[in-house]
Amino acid sequence: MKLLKDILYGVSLSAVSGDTNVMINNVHFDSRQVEMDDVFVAVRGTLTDGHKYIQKAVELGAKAVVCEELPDILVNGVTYLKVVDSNSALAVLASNFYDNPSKNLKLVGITGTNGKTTVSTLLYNLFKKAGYKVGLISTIKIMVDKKEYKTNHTTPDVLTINQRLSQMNEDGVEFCFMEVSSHGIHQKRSEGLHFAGAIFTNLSHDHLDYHKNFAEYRDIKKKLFDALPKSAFALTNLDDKNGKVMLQNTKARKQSYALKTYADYRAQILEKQFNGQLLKIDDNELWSKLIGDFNAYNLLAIYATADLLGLEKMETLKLISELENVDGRFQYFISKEKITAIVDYAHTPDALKNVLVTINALRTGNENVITVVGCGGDRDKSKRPVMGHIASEMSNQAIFTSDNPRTESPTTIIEEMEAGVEPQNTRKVLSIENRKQAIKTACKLALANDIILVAGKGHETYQETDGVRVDFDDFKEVKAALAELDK
Ligand SMILES: CC(=O)N[C@H]1[C@@H](OP(=O)(O)OP(=O)(O)OC[C@H]2O[C@@H](n3ccc(=O)[nH]c3=O)[C@H](O)[C@@H]2O)O[C@H](CO)[C@@H](O)[C@@H]1O[C@H](C)C(=O)N[C@@H](C)C(=O)N[C@H](CCC(=O)O)C(=O)O
Ligand SMILES: Nc1ncnc2c1ncn2[C@@H]1O[C@H](COP(=O)(O)OP(=O)(O)OP(=O)(O)O)[C@@H](O)[C@H]1O
Ligand SMILES: N[C@H](CCC[C@H](N)C(=O)O)C(=O)O
Ligand SMILES: [Mg+2]
Repeated sequence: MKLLKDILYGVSLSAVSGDTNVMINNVHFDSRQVEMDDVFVAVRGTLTDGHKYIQKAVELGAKAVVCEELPDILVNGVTYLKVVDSNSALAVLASNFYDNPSKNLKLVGITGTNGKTTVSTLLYNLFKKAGYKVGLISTIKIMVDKKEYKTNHTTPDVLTINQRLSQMNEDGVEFCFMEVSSHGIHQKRSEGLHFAGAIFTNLSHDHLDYHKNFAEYRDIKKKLFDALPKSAFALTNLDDKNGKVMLQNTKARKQSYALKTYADYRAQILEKQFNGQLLKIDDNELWSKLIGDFNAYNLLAIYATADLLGLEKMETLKLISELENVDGRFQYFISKEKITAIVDYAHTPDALKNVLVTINALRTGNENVITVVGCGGDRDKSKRPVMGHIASEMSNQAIFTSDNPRTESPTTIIEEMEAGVEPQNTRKVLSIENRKQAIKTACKLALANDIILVAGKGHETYQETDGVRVDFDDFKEVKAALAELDK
């Protein structure tokens, strides 16, 4: 139980009706979860408006209601608090309710279109190897030191974040690495958190269905940096044309990394092979199993972060060289027939291009590249023709298929991908709606030394159609299909 007055500390209230000297049990933004003596925060969403459920929440026992508009009928014994922005108020309430757990550890936020999961997971693994208790909040999972929790979002809601951070406090976690998505920043899921640092990876085409345009998408990412305290570091990628923008208005210590331009942390790629690459960082050589120029950026970002958080440089380099690929990110195996199958979470045009550039650069002869790819439903439609174009242009054979169609027609999504294929590439494209069949077909078409890329779903273990998730795992599917052919 907490005193309402205490958890309201820092919330700017425009009107109060009722007593704030009352004990409350919990905080919720979903009326369906409200129980006796809870606080209900009414948030305006994209599908509905939490204000519609205030009465329902009170019926279920809410002792206090936080809202942007007071309801017509105020119930006796319930405290009503009017605020300008419910999401911001929720963020402050959540931090206060859990005793501001982000202040008791070093929380680092990672933002950017691609690379957030890779960088945050590598940092988690690196700091664990260095002997620390570490936390991770990522697309794949949440880790409270060694305890694993499932997640549905890249950046969870602000109550879940604070709840997990508070658990981290209890377990003595010293560092937490957290992905901060643009949706998360926009919906203020990361507000009120005390960051020790923030990292910007890159910015390219994604989520232009949700954000009005690219400039708005960029400015939302920048808000993470704008809100950093003076004590934090703000680490940006200067090779990305939006890298500098992130640092424009931050109070934090400005730090940068780059491969092509002058920066505080610099690296050079000395050698590229299929099973790894050799980098030069700070006059020291680093061998990593993670390949691709994009991973050179990821590795440099984690090296810089480790330094900024006080790890010893040589020790960091040694530990980085032991890091494995993150699940579903360039995860590969070679079949008995010498066919290489790669599963990668590339679900944006830039990621798909990067992965195909990496694969094509590693070809030694006339082996074929066969790409199986789809685009998610209920997500940015403008990505579809661009990804269709890239897959058909940069592969010898492209097979368009379903990703997570969600509520959309898989046929329509594939047609939108096909619209991006240049006439000279149409002969290279097959469209097979069923993802299992598409993967099987790729395996049947592959000859010895060929490379199959299955892109878009990476670590995901489901496929979502019409709100129903069925088990589906790209890595298992491609492995089974190739094993079948090996018999
Ligand atoms: C577009 C989007 O981000 N939507 C998120 C948003 O939902 P919403 O705004 O549509 O909520 P809503 O359904 O309209 O409801 C409004 C309010 O009424 C409340 N309500 C609703 C019904 C009821 O009976 N009672 C009640 O109180 C809801 O709890 C909510 O507070 O707030 C919900 C609660 O936090 C989220 O679950 C939901 O995520 C949806 C499921 C989603 O798919 N989000 C994706 C796009 C997302 O956030 N992705 C990013 C990654 C993107 C990246 O790759 O960078 C992520 O961080 O995961
Ligand atoms: N630094 C990078 N620059 C460009 N592409 C990258 C980078 N790192 C990874 N990728 C590509 O993007 C894909 C997704 O990577 P990752 O999961 O790390 O990104 P993310 O930012 O977490 O994505 P999401 O927004 O879905 O959470 C990878 O599978 C790889 O193809
Ligand atoms: N975080 C991304 C993941 C996309 C993954 C892709 N497989 C899809 O389902 O579209 C999003 O929610 O847009
Ligand atoms: Mg991610």
